[in-house]
Amino acid sequence: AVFKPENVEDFYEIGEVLGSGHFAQVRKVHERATGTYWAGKFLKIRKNACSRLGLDRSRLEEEVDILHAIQHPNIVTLKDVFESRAEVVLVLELVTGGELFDFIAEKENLLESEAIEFMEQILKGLGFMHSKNIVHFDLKPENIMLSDRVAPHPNIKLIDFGLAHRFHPGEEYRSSSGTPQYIAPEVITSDPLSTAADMWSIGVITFILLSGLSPFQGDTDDETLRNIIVMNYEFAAQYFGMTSSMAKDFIQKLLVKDPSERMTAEECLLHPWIKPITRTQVAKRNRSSINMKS
Ligand SMILES: Cc1ccnnc1
Repeated sequence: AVFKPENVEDFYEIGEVLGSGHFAQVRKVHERATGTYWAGKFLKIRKNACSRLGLDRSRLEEEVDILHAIQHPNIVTLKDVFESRAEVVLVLELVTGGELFDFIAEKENLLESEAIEFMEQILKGLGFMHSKNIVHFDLKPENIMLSDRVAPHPNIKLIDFGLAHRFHPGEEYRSSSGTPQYIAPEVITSDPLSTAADMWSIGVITFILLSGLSPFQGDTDDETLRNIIVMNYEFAAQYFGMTSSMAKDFIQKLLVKDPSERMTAEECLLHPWIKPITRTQVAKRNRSSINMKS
């Protein structure tokens, strides 16, 4: 394939570990020619098809093709790909603000205004991906990063397209991978998948942003999967008592069993919880609330 055969170290100085997963380790890398910092994702690839160690090469080619196809302010950009012996290195945009997962963990949960700001950016990135028939299939707070965690309005970047898939018209695609807490019912029942599977995950992520709770999580993965299939979740009063009805409506229109009934990313951006209301509407709403008080 068209990965660069040169040695990545001829072009980048390898730095500290930023994160590591099953077959990948992400390290900060320093571009020698420009002094710019990037994130190097070092992936072990399989020597041969039947080996269990490392990633399947064709999956990796799909991840690279997908990343090349989606350049968007809310999606991590891919700069370079190197290949040596049994290792492929993706040189990615460096995102230093950490995972949304840790940001929520520290804050317990977010104000609705903060959650809306994050969700709007996530939906813009997702809407762009979906418009190109690309589905992420592993959306979760760990795969949503902040550009700068201390900025008042941090930028969101979607990362890790290792499970992503580009749909070709009329194609049926089934997959059983993903993270139990976030996967849609149709993934569990092995029904044909679509961009709607990502929208279910958005419903779960929104629920977590606003409450700190994971709606379907059980004591075991099996219990979690059972909860998803039977739609066993609730807006417990002690966590959602102060949450707006618009926010709950937003979640309820995503945690819908029938994928075709779920809101799309575009519809989410028009939902009243997300869509910014005009100044005159704010004034009108304030006037009416003042009248109610007086
Ligand atoms: C972990 C990570 C991934 C991509 N870019 N920056 C950091």
